[in-house]
Amino acid sequence: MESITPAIGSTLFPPAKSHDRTSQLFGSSLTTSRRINLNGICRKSRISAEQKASTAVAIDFTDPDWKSKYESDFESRFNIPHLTDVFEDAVPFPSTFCLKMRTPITEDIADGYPSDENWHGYINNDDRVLLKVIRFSSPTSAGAECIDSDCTWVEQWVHRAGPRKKIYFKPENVKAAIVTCGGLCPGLNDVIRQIVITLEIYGVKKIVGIPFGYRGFGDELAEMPLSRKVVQNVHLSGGSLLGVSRGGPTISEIVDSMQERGISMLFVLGGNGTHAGANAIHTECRKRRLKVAVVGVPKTIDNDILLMDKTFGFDTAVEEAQRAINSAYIEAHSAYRGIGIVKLMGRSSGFIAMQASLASGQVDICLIPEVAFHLHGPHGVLGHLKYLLETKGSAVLCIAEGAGQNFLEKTNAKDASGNIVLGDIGVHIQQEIKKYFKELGAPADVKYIDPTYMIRACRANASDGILCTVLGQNAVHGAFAGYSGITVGICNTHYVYLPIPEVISYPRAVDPNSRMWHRCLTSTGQPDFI
Ligand SMILES: Nc1ncnc2c1ncn2[C@@H]1O[C@H](COP(=O)(O)OP(=O)(O)O)[C@@H](O)[C@H]1O
Ligand SMILES: O=P(O)(O)OC[C@H]1O[C@](O)(COP(=O)(O)O)[C@@H](O)[C@@H]1O
Ligand SMILES: [Mg+2]
Repeated sequence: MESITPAIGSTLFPPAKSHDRTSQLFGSSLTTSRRINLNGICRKSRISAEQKASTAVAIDFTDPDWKSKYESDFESRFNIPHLTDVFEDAVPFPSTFCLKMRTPITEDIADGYPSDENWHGYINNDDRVLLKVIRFSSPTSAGAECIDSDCTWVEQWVHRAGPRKKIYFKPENVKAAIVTCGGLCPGLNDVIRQIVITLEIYGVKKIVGIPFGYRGFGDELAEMPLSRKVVQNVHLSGGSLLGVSRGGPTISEIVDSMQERGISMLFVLGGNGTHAGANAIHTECRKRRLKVAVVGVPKTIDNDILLMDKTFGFDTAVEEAQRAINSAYIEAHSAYRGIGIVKLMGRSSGFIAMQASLASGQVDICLIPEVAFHLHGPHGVLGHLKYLLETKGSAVLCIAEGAGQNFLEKTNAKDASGNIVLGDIGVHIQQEIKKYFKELGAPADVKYIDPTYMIRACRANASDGILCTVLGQNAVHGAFAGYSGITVGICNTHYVYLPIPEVISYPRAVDPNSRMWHRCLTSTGQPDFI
């Protein structure tokens, strides 16, 4: 079995990934994912060699200053781009978002905006949030994220989100646009609503929605005028008021269209792909010296964005998923030798399947893309199902859509955004289970539930509603503060701004050595299927 041993005195440190334990060469998770790959039955490792190589820089641990160098390198990596990087003499002025005075400003604002000097409810630009709060004593501690072999405590700070005292855009000159891209996710309407409401409180009058994702720029579809009145009740239903899509025009065409439309703030709601696009739009705007703020709000039901406690819509998805699991359980439990199967979304990350299995307490087998498994053989899933039917009388299996892709024929088909189109593992596993028991000559009543699109179309639950509210507001505060090429998130329960490249360098995945995955295994009671 291959092991990964860093050279004595130095190791590779990938700047864009040091925050995730998969990237650390100390600790066991990378070894585990490598081991899984070597067995040839895992679809992909959580961090590819190319990804590591492209960003890796050496840390010389014999250098007594390595820790302070690491910390200052981290500070510069997490620096958030600002308009003054390009427009050096841009002059800020007092914010129109007054935390104390709630009355809209109607008088002439030429002499400055009202502000209360005695009460500072604003966020200082130098405020920081500590990204990592656990001090691991050993690289073998569960979930350890160690930089050196001694697990030295190294501070990693990121920028605090929220309204600033000084802003860089005159609200009366702003034209703000909102676009929602990729697949649906509960909470999109909540975020749209908060962005509009907050923009209006700053004093922005021109707010539009771009229809159907980035495509709306290319096809020159009519903008949708937005106001508090328009968005007042949109959060009461799922989906996106603006529509979503995959694929679309080139970055250059998008920025051409933004110029034609006179857009000075762009709020982009989407996942990894959308954020890659948002960052490219930001870069292109800078190249053209456009005074534009591009701010992302991470949207992914799969919860696969790095660094964040969670992304909006995920809690709702888990809640809905456990309803499907409960139905599968009731079906299975009420049948003679019943087996219930539930397939949940999760292209490359099994967070929904893991959390829904944990939440329901009714799952016997949870299968996710990050953990390899055999179907057949002495340690296979099918043998365990047989054991469950013999001992419990019924069984429930929950599988993430990206799991077990190695069992399916590859088509190499891609969607309009370039995402690989996955085979249907739910249907496959259902057929394999039926075949297995038929060949055994033992009865099994198999029921398969695929609730994926039902889950995605739900409206946000209360906790997601709050998350969307804060993220939407912070996106607007970030844009007015002059930041661009950033995204908003929640880290250790605090709200932060992050540079886009740091959160999309690869999809976040369930760590098979994490406490949470072990808790899931404890709860299901499933063995290793290897
Ligand atoms: N690397 C990229 N650069 C620029 N745009 C991208 C990139 N990847 C995807 N996009 C665009 O972002 C949008 C959403 O991407 P997609 O992968 O479908 O969803 P998500 O943002 O949820 O990951 C699509 O319009 C797609 O064309
Ligand atoms: O049918 P669609 O629109 O391609 O969506 C399916 C995909 O949506 C997701 O739930 C989320 O994907 P995005 O984050 O790219 O929107 C994936 O897990 C799943 O593969
Ligand atoms: Mg994507």
